[in-house]
Amino acid sequence: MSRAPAPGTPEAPRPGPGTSPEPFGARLRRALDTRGPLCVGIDPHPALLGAWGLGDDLAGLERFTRATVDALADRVAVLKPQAAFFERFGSRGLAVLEHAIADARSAGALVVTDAKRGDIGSTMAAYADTFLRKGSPLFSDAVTVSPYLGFGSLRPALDRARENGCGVFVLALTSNPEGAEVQRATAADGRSVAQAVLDRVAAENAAAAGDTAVPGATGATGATGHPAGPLGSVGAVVGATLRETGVRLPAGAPLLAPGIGAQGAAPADLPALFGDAVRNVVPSVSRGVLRHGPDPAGLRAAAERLTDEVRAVAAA
Ligand SMILES: O=C(O)c1cc(=O)[nH]c(=O)n1[C@@H]1O[C@H](COP(=O)(O)O)[C@@H](O)[C@H]1O
Repeated sequence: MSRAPAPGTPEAPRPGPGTSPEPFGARLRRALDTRGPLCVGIDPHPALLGAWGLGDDLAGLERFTRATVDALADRVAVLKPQAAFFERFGSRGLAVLEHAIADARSAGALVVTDAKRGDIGSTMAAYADTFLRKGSPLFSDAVTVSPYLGFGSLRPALDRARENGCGVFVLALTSNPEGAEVQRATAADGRSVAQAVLDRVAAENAAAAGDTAVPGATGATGATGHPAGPLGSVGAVVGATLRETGVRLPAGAPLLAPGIGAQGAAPADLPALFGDAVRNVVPSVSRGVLRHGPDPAGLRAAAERLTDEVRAVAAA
């Protein structure tokens, strides 16, 4: 089911032989600018399959995923398939995920595979190979990773991503209430654990930029209406459900913000939570869009409505 890039696709300049691939952060900024600031999660929950009139089986998974990709991949900036819902069906579920990633990418969406992987470094290298190695069946534009085995254990994924023009979204402050007991804990140096993670994210982007300045440090000027600045390729996950971040956000890092819709957050919450960094936020919604299916027009209208809402609040 692979297709030619659709009109309006944020085309990347093709790297010539011997040149580095365009970094994920640059590709993400272009996608957000051209398609609008929204990530739609592909989460084929059993309840959603039922609501769509599909069985909680491989055929249902396949039809749900194909319909979502067909409806949205030529228009939303980012699609984020949640790996667990595919893994439930074993190897055949993974094959559905493989096709979804390839089809969504060829229709011009950036794909962040939500795998939340994290392990000792040597195993992390295998995860990096799975999601961030060109030619791998699950090759994605970016992947979500967990730093809670130590940020340094993510090194193979960070290096592989940089080498291939991919991104990594590191869990920092998750949208679920249980996250606080770990993420708000105080590290040995007095910072919160989440702050320590966010500072490492900033350092990664600064190192990739080749100097000590953080990319986009002066760019995210939501309050004054100037264009948003460049984005780094190492992002952080900061839940949109939080009342306040209570941290220094890494300037110029993309901030994946799940929790819009079913978890209770709304686009209107974003400016207060993120301040000027709102221009670097990639708000993410899964059930809040998917519940409008299976009608493709319903899915598109829901995504468009949310995109417009985010644009409006980010420009205010
Ligand atoms: O990394 C994520 O995407 C993620 C991080 C987080 O802090 N909270 C969170 O909900 N997510 C994911 O985002 C999606 C949220 O789905 P909805 O609540 O249906 O919009 C799920 O796939 C979650 O696994």
